Amino acid sequence: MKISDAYLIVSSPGRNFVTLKIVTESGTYGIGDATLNGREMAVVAYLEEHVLPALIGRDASRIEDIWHYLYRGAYWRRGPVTMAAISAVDLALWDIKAKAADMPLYQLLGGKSRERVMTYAHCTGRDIEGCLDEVERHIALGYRAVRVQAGVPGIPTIYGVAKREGERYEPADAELPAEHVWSTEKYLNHVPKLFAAVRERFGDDIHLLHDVHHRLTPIEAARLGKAVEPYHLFWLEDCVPAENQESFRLIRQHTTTPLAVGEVFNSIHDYRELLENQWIDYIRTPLSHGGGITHVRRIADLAGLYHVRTGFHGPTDLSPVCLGAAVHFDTWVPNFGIQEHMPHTPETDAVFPHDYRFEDGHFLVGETPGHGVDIDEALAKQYPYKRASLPVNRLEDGTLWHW
Ligand SMILES: O=C(O)C(=O)C[C@H](O)[C@H](O)CO
Ligand SMILES: [Mg+2]
Repeated sequence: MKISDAYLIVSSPGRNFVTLKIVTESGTYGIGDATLNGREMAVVAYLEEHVLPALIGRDASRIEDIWHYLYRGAYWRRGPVTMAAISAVDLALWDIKAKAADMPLYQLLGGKSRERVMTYAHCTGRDIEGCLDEVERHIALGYRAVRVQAGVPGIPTIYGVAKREGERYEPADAELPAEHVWSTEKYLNHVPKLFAAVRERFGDDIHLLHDVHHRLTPIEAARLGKAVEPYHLFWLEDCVPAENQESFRLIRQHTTTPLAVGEVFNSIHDYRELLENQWIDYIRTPLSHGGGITHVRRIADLAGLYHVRTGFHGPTDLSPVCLGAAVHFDTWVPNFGIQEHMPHTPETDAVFPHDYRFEDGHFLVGETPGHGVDIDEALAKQYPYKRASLPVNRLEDGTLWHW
């Protein structure tokens, strides 16, 4: 199973994706997702210059050894670019191993722990009424869990809300970073009203989630967690920037609202204090940023010791390759919680043929050997890369804030 070729396909079918293809001498190939939103070409350079040439001739079946070769061997450990590159290689190698074994990936991991994978949808509105309409629409589509985000009076743009009603929300929406404005006080006063309105209209059965996108200080996050306790959220996500894991001690001391974190984490070390101290409830790191299956399953195992469950990041900026592999992982992992689902555009879905299915608010895993996602290279070529950037965020006085 020697690796004979490894190359990248960079394309933009609705948004940018970086896809790795690793080919073996027998012709069996594997696909990995190397997309890092807004920093795509940094991962391309890392892989093309430093990683792919060193893979040629290696035994594709030695996934563990190749992982450590790329992690320890690089000397410069961790970080989103390095780990996105390692993740892409790892996902492609697991795809090859499962194809060689003639098994869907979930079988190779240990088989099914569940029949289907609960997902949550994004419901956003320019105001509370608009958001409630979106919740109604998604419940009708079968979702049992929804993430609710609404515009805040007095703040011109807000995280997670589409520019126009009914449009998809896309974070990397300009060639260079757009400037957003933020007011913590206006936000904190508004969010409990949103949740009160959702519970009032839809009752207690639907799971509600909310993403703070790192904008609060620990004591502000504690205030928000307490304020929304009557509406029993499934989780409050990324309530503070998490470089300082100790921040979560303070939040936890004040609220019983469950806490999710980790979509920007890329290593088990980012989680150690959070897990050992039982300060969080869900881990969010996707397979394509956390070192692939080889490393993320170690994080999930550590989390399991502390009753912490998975809730993988699943926005449109992770390609169907990452989502497809995630559906296998979610089907297997014992401590599964939920899977984020932002549907890809029809153009994206056409470039990445896949066998996972969405039905009644859940993903169903496919039986194709491997992770079940391929890439149509000829079609991908029709969508050239376009530079796109995530926005920046400033307080009303102009101070640069967390985005
Ligand atoms: O889906 C989420 O929870 C996000 O926070 C989406 C992120 O803003 C997005 O993936 C950034 O690239
Ligand atoms: Mg998020």
